[in-house]
Amino acid sequence: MLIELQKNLNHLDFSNLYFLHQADWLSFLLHGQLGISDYHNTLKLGADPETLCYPQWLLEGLNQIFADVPPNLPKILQSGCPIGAVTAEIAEKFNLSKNCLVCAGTTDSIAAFLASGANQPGQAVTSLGSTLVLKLLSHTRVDDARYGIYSHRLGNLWLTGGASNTGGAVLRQFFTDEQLTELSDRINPQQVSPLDYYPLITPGERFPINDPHLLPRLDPRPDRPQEFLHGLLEAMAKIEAKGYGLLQQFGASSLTQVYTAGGGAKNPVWTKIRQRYLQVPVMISPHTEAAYGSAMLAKSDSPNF
Ligand SMILES: Nc1ncnc2c1ncn2[C@@H]1O[C@H](COP(=O)(O)OP(=O)(O)O)[C@@H](O)[C@H]1O
Ligand SMILES: O=C(CO)[C@H](O)[C@H](O)COP(=O)(O)O
Repeated sequence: MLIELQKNLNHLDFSNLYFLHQADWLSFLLHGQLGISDYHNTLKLGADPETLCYPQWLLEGLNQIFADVPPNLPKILQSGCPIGAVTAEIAEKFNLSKNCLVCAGTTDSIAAFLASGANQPGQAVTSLGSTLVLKLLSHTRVDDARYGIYSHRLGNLWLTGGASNTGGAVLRQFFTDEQLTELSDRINPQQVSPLDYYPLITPGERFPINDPHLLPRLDPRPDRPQEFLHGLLEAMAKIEAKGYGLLQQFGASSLTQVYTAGGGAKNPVWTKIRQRYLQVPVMISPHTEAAYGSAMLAKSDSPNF
């Protein structure tokens, strides 16, 4: 991304500019201070969540790419940490108290984790939205790029996990939400589907297989749509179970319970299929809106773990 920026906008004076995540920009519009981020958004920029610094290899690489005048990287705060009050303009526009504090943010799937109320190592949240994101709270940090496994810091604990390209977006390619509900009711979740799919929209997977060329596997397609859907739901359940299996194999705390957030959470048949593979209680999250988790984070100042 930074290399593309340099190639396409090389007439700019980058030393006056900040590289920001979308959330950092939106937050800036509220509090008016440029160049502030959090340890969740900056993880994939290469930041170290333990030292809250950018690694030397990244800084040196940027100096090389930008001929010693790279854009400024945002300051890294602990998620939930207060940044400052909203600007007078924002307070007036949205009828907010002028003391309303803006806090450092997080990512959507971590917000979904926090919304569930899970706070014990071993508890997990699967976000079944357009993609499939796993978050397992753990005493230990786990990182393994071979499988697309990484860990976000959460207070004194770690949120281990990964994000697969499979998920609801594949289902939406074939079915409307109404069809998903209606056809799911015709599936026996205790019966194993004989179909061996790997549901993707386009080639490429991140986790639990890290292979940018992995091909979708969606054949053979049975005549009866409920059998096709059964194969898709079961394949995604296997991908989820493989993901949690790998996290534990590489040292994450043992899985005890899985909450589900996102559009797929409302499918009880899928929940039963997933439970068959996961072998731990699987239930809908008490709050499936990620925004609820962001609000909890801001209310508590920092993750209480
Ligand atoms: N009954 C259902 N069973 C399984 N998946 C569903 C069902 N209803 C909606 N979905 C899926 O949920 C996804 C939307 O969930 P959402 O959490 O809004 O996604 P996003 O990641 O885009 O925010 C869609 O891709 C859709 O296929
Ligand atoms: O699939 C996604 C976006 O396409 C996920 O939301 C994302 O990869 C998960 O990221 P994070 O662990 O940083 O919350």
